[in-house]
Amino acid sequence: MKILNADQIRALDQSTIQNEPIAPINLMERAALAFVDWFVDHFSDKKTTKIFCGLGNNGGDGLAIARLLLERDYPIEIYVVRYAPRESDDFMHNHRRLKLVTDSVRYIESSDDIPSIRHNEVVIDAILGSGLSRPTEGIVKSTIEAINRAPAMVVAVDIASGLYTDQPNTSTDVIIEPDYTISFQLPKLAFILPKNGRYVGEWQIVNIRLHKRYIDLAPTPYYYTQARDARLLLRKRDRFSNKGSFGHALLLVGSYGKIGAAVLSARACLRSGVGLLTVQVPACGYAILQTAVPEAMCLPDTDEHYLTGQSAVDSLPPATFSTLGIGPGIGKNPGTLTMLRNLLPTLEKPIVIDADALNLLSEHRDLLDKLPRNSILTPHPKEFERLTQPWANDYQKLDSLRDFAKKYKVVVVLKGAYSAVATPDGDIHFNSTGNPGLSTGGTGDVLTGILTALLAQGYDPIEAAVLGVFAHGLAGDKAAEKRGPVGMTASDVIDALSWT
Ligand SMILES: NC(=O)C1=CN([C@@H]2O[C@H](COP(=O)(O)OP(=O)(O)OC[C@H]3O[C@@H](n4cnc5c(N)ncnc54)[C@H](O)[C@@H]3O)[C@@H](O)[C@H]2O)[C@@H](O)CC1
Ligand SMILES: Nc1ncnc2c1ncn2[C@@H]1O[C@H](COP(=O)(O)OP(=O)(O)O)[C@@H](O)[C@H]1O
Ligand SMILES: [K+]
Repeated sequence: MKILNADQIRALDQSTIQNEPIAPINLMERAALAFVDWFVDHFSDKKTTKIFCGLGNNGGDGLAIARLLLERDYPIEIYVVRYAPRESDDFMHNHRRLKLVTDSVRYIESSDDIPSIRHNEVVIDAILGSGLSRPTEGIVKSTIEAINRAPAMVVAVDIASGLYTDQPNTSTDVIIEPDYTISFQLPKLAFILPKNGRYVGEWQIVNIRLHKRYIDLAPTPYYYTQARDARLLLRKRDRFSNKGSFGHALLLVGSYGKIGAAVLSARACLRSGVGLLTVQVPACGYAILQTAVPEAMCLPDTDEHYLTGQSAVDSLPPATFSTLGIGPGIGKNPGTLTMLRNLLPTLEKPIVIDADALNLLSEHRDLLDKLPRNSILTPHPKEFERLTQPWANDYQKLDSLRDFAKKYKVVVVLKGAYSAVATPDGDIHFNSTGNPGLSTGGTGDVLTGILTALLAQGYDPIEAAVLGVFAHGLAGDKAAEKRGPVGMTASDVIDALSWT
């Protein structure tokens, strides 16, 4: 699914109006109905609902929502925040329609007009939407502050008032802090960025049948991966296949005290369809790996505690393998650095690089130029910061992510909520699956195993990253269903992996 910017969303609105064709007021009615369907489902107990409307089309949505909820017998109180002398045409149209069914529209012109809001009420925020062009101030700001102070549930229409759709807010901006955001047709970039969490709450998209052809043709670097996108990437296994058909992966993983990372990545790799797996671990990990992961072959390193590449890479040249994954649990021993330094120039095919292998790259930046093209790097934000530099806000972080992927011609998976897969062409695919239960040691090692398995099977690196990150998050969601986000572990994520 595409993510479009505020200008494109406006153009999409117009394109729908012209091409469907549909009168603007009817499109607004459709949006309001879609919101009300969701609202009635979630707030069936008909608590007192205070709707705060601005004077633009977001406010127009609010007035239409108020009328539709009145028709459904909700106890509604309607407030219009009068911050400017002019209203939009569709606001006025809906204002007239609302006046036919109620005469209790109240106006907020000064702080004295702001009502008190009780804990057992619901607030609908329709003050400002995607038309936001400057920070909130005056009576808009005071109303937002009052809503944020109130103990009631808050639902934002389309986007929280005061939050920009696709550009950074400053730390002093006053923005609605909703429990829910119900947005129209497409997700907004703002919903996906960590710093905006409290200005979004739980968000959901409702379909209002905007012009499909416009969406299909609209250029954008931003995508949001959902189940149907992932399903299109998943390959079927041929009836006449054999284990040779699915590649032979090598994992270079583990060090003394971190053989668990080796086990987790190996088990995840095997659960992700690889034909054959060899795992190279320091000698101290040999018995552990052979016992914990009997399906994998094991090459013990000559070093007892760290990977040096001494036995394995010599005895089996990297070219033997379809791909390799390196990093989980390896540490930053000088011998391991030498292994990485010797290994990279010999590689021709994309590999997966994670954890301390990434930290070695940031400390020895000449190695970055030696990365095989289209390799997949999987930093969490701290690791990515070490590879680049600190960012002032989430938008700058995205620019930095895109620049890095383009410069080194690699695929970068920036991990976290809505993990971002940046491609060498400059696109960014945000992932929709996953939950805070994944914020626990070892889940990143699982991802490395998954991605290595997909590359070994011949998936294109971008597709491998998008699909692998989706499957990892989905397994996390299934593990959370079973154990709860608190109780789940990385092993539960492996057990929950499914590729159907
Ligand atoms: N684009 C779409 O697909 C659809 C949009 N609709 C609604 O229309 C909204 C966008 O409407 P508008 O473009 O009228 O914009 P808004 O309703 O967000 O804003 C109204 C006006 O307020 C002014 N304004 C901007 N920042 C301000 C600030 N900080 N303080 C005070 N005034 C400020 C602007 O001049 C703007 O025109 C969407 O968020 C959505 O709710 C729906 O009705 C139908 C479908
Ligand atoms: N709040 C969250 N929501 C969704 N996914 C998350 C969240 N927190 C962490 N994750 C996922 O969990 C994994 C954590 O990886 P990482 O930080 O490398 O952990 P480790 O190195 O301990 O294995 C990543 O895939 C990340 O996207
Ligand atoms: K709003």
